[in-house]
Amino acid sequence: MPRVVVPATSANLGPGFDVLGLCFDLSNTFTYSIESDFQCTGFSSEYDMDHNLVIKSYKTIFALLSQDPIPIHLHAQCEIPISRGLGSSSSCIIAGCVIANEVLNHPFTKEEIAKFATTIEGHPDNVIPCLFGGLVASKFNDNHLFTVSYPISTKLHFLVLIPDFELETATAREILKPEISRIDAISNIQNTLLLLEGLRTGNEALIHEGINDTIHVPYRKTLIEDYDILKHIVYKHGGIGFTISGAGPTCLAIFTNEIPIDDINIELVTCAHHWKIMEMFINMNGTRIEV
Ligand SMILES: Nc1ncnc2c1ncn2[C@@H]1O[C@H](COP(=O)(O)OP(=O)(O)OP(=O)(O)O)[C@@H](O)[C@H]1O
Ligand SMILES: N[C@@H](CCO)C(=O)O
Repeated sequence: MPRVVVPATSANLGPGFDVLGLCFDLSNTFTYSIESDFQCTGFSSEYDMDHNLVIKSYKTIFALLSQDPIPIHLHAQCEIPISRGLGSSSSCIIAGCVIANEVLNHPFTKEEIAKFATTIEGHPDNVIPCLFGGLVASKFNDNHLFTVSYPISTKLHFLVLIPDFELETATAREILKPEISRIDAISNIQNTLLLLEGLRTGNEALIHEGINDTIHVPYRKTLIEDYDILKHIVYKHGGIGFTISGAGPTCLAIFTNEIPIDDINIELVTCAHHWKIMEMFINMNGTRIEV
């Protein structure tokens, strides 16, 4: 049966709020077949047919063509934790759009799919690296999508720290201030440029300074009780950068040395929540279609 393999992503990378995103080698796999009715399996019960983001996105593509959706049986095998800041919603949106395009025999280009997915998600920073892979900056304005891929030094290692609680992106956006000061805007522009050069070269000082954000992390960290202690543990064990992954609550850490997973794990017992840590490898290819 045909399937799409849709990767996890970490958005923002600190200062690149709603702009930067990085694609990881952890995926949801959606198998589908054309049938006479719609059926979903492999999803938890709360995401039944009426509340399923893959099916909703699938139907959106048909609606764009003013066509009735062709029923499919959809089966999910999910590795991406839900509402944790690793792009689970984007993986569903991309899956629905890509499967619809396959079933319809490719009426849309990949770039058009990227635009539709961005419209459904509301911002491009997860869906674009999810579709194309790698480290990407993107802007969607007036139906124009601009994407720039950036290189990443092979010296770098990425660690995600995933807690035992969820945080919906909508909630994590509600607490942000509607306006930002000039000084914070300047700081984020500076840091984004430093960070991208640091990620390209593996320069530790540039990453350490450049990953700092002033427009979302200071507010969102109040929703992540262990944020400061996790940051302390990561830096104590050689981390060169630490921030929230996406809207959180997962945190992202960057290392230039091999990640001392066991040493970090031992220290995590001091946290209020249970944290699972995983080294993540960069996925440069994005979403894969296997027909
Ligand atoms: N495996 C899944 N099965 C069904 N629905 C899912 C699945 N993964 C994500 N979703 C949908 O996406 C929503 C979670 O999206 P949300 O934006 O809160 O988190 P996220 O995408 O994981 O985080 P972030 O955007 O910060 O990376 C769920 O409420 C559900 O609607
Ligand atoms: N840029 C988004 C990513 C999560 O969807 C945010 O931080 O809210």
